[in-house]
Amino acid sequence: MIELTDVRKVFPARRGAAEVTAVDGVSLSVAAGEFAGVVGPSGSGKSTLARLVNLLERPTSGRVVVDGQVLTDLDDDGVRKARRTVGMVFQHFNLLDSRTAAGNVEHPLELAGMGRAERRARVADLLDLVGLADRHGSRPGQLSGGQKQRVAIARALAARPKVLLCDEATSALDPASTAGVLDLLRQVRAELGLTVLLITHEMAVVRAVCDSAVLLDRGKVVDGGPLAEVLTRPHSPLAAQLLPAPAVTDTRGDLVRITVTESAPEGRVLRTLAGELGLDVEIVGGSVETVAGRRFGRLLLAVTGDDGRLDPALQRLRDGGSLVERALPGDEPVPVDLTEPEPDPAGQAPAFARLLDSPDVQR
Ligand SMILES: Nc1ncnc2c1ncn2[C@@H]1O[C@H](COP(=O)(O)OP(=O)(O)OP(=O)(O)O)[C@@H](O)[C@H]1O
Repeated sequence: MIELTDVRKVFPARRGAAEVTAVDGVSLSVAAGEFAGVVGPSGSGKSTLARLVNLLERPTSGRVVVDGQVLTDLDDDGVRKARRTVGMVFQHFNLLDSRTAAGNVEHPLELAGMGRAERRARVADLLDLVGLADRHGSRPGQLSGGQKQRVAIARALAARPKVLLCDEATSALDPASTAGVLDLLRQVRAELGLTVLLITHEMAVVRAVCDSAVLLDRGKVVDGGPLAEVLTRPHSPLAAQLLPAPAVTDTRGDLVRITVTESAPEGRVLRTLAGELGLDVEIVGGSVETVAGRRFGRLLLAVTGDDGRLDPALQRLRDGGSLVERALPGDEPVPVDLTEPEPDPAGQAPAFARLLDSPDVQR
């Protein structure tokens, strides 16, 4: 559904600032119906990448295909029409304060020239879909953050897009509203068969809803793939973000790092090492999380009493499908800081402020 091939975006030098390569040769493929995450530290190019998907930014080079249409081959008018395939949801909702919830959802339908009766029926359906049928007459100022984001999602769905781009859609919300909005995104994905590209700095969000993710660093994809695959990939920087491995601070015995999955649970690993082989096993650290609806964990074990049995035992576990490695200090990627920078003095996150600058978003 979304195919980026070797996409680059270079912002030219401006007002004494040097040229910036915001996106540097990104290739990315998101299948129809997939929920894909884009994560990376501040300034790594996430928002620019989102804007390249619907050509709010034209790439300096490379190809962007959405729903079979080569957007990079279209002229501006063609891009404007094709953009209806892609709905967008922002961190700060971007609602018109002067309009009611219904008026905000109706706005893109008015711009598209839809007749009044049809518009009203569509707005009612959309507000019902996002659980706000009873708030159609409320203005944004009378709604909670979570409700505002629901209105923004209804508005993004108005033109029946096939792709939904969510740029930090839950970053301004409290945990309960975040959970509600994520449930809604899951629901609309299932009901409408949408493809969702979700830009976020919150790994909990990726764990909760994404099927796959990419990790960006300085404009390049440094890791990515289906989450289940990423988590069982040795020394994966993205896995380190999703489920940080316990740090090796203990030098007792032989240290072993295991990745626990539903098909290779920790009970079986511990039974093999301790029960069947009689090794002395201690859990030094670890965590278990639900990722993409499945249970994954990373444990660090200290094994003592090895008299040549450990390596064959580890091999046996590997043969059984477990990711098992001997652990050494500093041999795992350290999670990078993904937290957002403080809002600028105007009270808006920098990426959003730039999005608001765009005449396409204003319309
Ligand atoms: N319109 C622009 N003109 C010049 N430079 C830009 C523009 N938009 C983005 N950049 C630069 O491109 C780089 C990537 O920015 P981008 O906003 O895409 O990163 P990000 O990962 O979304 O960051 P954040 O998480 O802080 O929002 C940054 O160095 C940024 O300053």
